[in-house]
Amino acid sequence: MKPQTQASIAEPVIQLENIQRDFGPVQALKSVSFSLFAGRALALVGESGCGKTTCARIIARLDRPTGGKLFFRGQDRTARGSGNDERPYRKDVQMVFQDPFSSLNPAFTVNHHLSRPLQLHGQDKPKAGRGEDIMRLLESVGLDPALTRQKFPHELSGGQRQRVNIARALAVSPSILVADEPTSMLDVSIRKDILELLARVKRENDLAMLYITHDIATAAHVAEEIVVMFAGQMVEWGDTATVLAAPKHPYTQLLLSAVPDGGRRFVTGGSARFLEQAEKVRALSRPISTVVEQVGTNHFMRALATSN
Ligand SMILES: Nc1ncnc2c1ncn2[C@@H]1O[C@H](COP(=O)(O)OP(=O)(O)OP(=O)(O)O)[C@@H](O)[C@H]1O
Repeated sequence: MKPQTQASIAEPVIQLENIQRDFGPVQALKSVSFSLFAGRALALVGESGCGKTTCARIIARLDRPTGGKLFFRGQDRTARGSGNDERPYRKDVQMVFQDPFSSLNPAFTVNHHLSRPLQLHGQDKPKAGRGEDIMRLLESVGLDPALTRQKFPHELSGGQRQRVNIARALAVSPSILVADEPTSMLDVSIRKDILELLARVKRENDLAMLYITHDIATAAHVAEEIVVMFAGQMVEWGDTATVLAAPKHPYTQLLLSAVPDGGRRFVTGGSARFLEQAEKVRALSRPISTVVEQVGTNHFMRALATSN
């Protein structure tokens, strides 16, 4: 089996090796292996309950795997370390969540939300210096500092709030950004802007990014690589453009078939025929095969159990 998603000479920032996570009888993750590289994003795609958030929580060390290994810059970080060990890691991995409303404290201004992480992670400067950092952060996420800085979350739109969340994540100069469904609660009209912003901050800050989504059509906007998950296992992965142009696994084909064409590409749809087809594909995909087929230069799929 070839577990890596990318044949690269660069050292991964994060490497997951055969990660398993059981919650009692529920196998949330079954032998998940992929790497995140500086300046690149990997999209983790799949329907609700396939294990995307569990992966994110393991990478952020909010949860620990029941099997497999997690490496950070080549060091085995599977076991929990002491508080002192954990603090730099926590700074290095920042998260942007789905809900831009609940992620910000309604009682505090944008300025407060950005000055706190600068202070807590030891990057605080004399007050004037911190102010400059806040202005620079706001500009870097496309917000006008003069108009935004003293505002409270309720005075901002959903998109502006998500921009503040991204600025807050960047405030501590992380090396890894995990964006968990960052646009799913936003108006369709601004989703693309936020995805383009994520792609830009990834490039400008050389971030290793994990982009989690149930909407496969959005992967190409942010991520060079894609992993399609089904029921806790990777079913197809590789170069995003290649996988989206020529999906091999029936489950990936199903996800793509649910994406309407043309200008509505950010909406997934469903019909009775689609749901019937979906059930067939799910039944076909469910048995776990350990056989991985290489179907292109950087394109892999898990064999269907029937073809073992
Ligand atoms: N703390 C927990 N206790 C028990 N089961 C859990 C727990 N966390 C996750 N699970 C189960 O693990 C599986 C994967 O959940 P996970 O949240 O990772 O999926 P997901 O793909 O992120 O879904 P969603 O898009 O709905 O968040 C699900 O079956 C879920 O019910």
